[in-house]
Amino acid sequence: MLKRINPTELQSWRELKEHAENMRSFSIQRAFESDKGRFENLSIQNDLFLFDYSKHLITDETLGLLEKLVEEAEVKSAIQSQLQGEFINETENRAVLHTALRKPKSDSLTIDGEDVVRLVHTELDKMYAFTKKVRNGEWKGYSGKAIRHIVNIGIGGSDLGPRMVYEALYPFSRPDLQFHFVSNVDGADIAKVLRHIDPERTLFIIESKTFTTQETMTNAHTARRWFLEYAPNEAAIAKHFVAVSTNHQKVAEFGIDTANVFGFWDWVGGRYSVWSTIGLPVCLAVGSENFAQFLAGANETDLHTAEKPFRENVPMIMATLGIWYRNFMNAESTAVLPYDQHLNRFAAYLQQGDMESNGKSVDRAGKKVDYQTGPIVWGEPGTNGQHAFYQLIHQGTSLIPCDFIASVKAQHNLDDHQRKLLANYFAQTEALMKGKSEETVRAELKAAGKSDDEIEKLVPFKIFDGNKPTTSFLFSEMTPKALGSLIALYEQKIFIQGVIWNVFSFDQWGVELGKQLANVILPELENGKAGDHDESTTGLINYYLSKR
Ligand SMILES: O=P(O)(O)OC[C@H]1O[C@](O)(CO)[C@@H](O)[C@@H]1O
Repeated sequence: MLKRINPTELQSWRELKEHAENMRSFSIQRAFESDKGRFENLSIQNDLFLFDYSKHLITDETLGLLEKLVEEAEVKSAIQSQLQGEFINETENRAVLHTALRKPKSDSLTIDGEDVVRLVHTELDKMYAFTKKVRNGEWKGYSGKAIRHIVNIGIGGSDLGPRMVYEALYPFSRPDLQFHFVSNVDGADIAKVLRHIDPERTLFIIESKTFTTQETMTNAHTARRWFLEYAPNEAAIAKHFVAVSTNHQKVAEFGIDTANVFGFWDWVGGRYSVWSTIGLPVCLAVGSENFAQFLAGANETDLHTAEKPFRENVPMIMATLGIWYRNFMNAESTAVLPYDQHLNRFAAYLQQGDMESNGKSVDRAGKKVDYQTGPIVWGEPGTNGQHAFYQLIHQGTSLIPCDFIASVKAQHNLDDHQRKLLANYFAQTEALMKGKSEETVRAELKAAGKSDDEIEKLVPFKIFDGNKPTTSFLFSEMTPKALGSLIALYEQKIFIQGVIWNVFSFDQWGVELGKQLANVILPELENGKAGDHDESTTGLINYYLSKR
């Protein structure tokens, strides 16, 4: 059980509040000028990446107070509770053990008399054996042809994880296998995919922890009906449909051979499940060895989080910086900006990871909180974002701490592109910190031959205040191992923040209400009569009924 510690009652919290007042006039640039060791002190390197947090609105005192907060909130013992499989998901009465999914075979962890690491590896081995068969063409469709199209059907954690990781590791994937992802209940999603696939060569993976999710089951049934228009008989389903689920009974009812079900466990939350057999599409794309490397990278991060002291601990620094801005500097959102096209789904993935976990307003004692919890997470890959929303980050009125992520080596040989990409990556954090002073603006306008009148008019618009905080991750190369490590760093950050905010990070009751009401409204749409709703909802339903 995690302790109930109200963070606002901690001494460090009070001190951070006071300290934040003193930091209003702090300049990151001046801090660099007066401390030549700032980068050295405020950056962490390992064999995979450089993590630079020197461009933040922090001093040594800030870090000392954040470390005190980690101690007072008893974060270290919470990390142990998580890793040891205590039932820390109290509102669902479960352990939270996605970290066990990435432990090596030689480890063990006994929960309720069962070694979960052994269970995990039994399932992984089954997935690896299946992967081998599909990739070497031994697994054949009903007409004897090898699989060439793989369609993943799932939503939330059963889509965002595998889709993001598949995209991120695309350079490591097999060019002769085409992957498609269907998640939305909007028929446009699956209709588009069905236009591009060949039933004789297609494998559908139905991913759903519960195997009851409306969107996934609707898409799965549509896929099944479509497939049976071509297949000779229902027996062919066994060669073209597999499932990843904890609910074997529902899978069997759907008609999938239970021999083709890859399992996982209720102690794996949907948004933390890509490390389990939910990663099957990734494994099929990049192969078992790369998938094992992906797991190994995450396991390294788990060990790092549990063992490293605060100042060397990347997730602790990430988590407490997030709290510093959210609770003491009034930042409402945080941007994740990968300078890596393959990470184009990373922000979307983290939105679920972070916002479904820490988007809570009731603490672990069941009381409404009177402080801010999880921020809004958003982002797009650079440089696209630069030509869209960076204007607001540079000159808008909101403070938006940003994470910049890039790799030195690209997975292509277009070196000129990579140099330009990285020049932008380096330039943005520098520009956000330094800004542009009035003096510089005037000098530039003068040099451009502007008249005094024009200069006076333009100056206020061209000033950049700067002093905008950024974190830079610079990986040597975005390998499967590096990616595993990166995702796990964010997972651990989210966990630590949830511990400090005193919320339960592993339930998601907030997504239930909309689902319930949709289930009430669906029969009304089928029967052509609006039920008992507010005037607005009734008006909208009636408009639909009159126009359909
Ligand atoms: O894997 P399932 O059971 O279909 O659930 C999908 C998603 O739905 C949610 O429960 C709510 O959106 C997520 O947490 C989960 O990832």
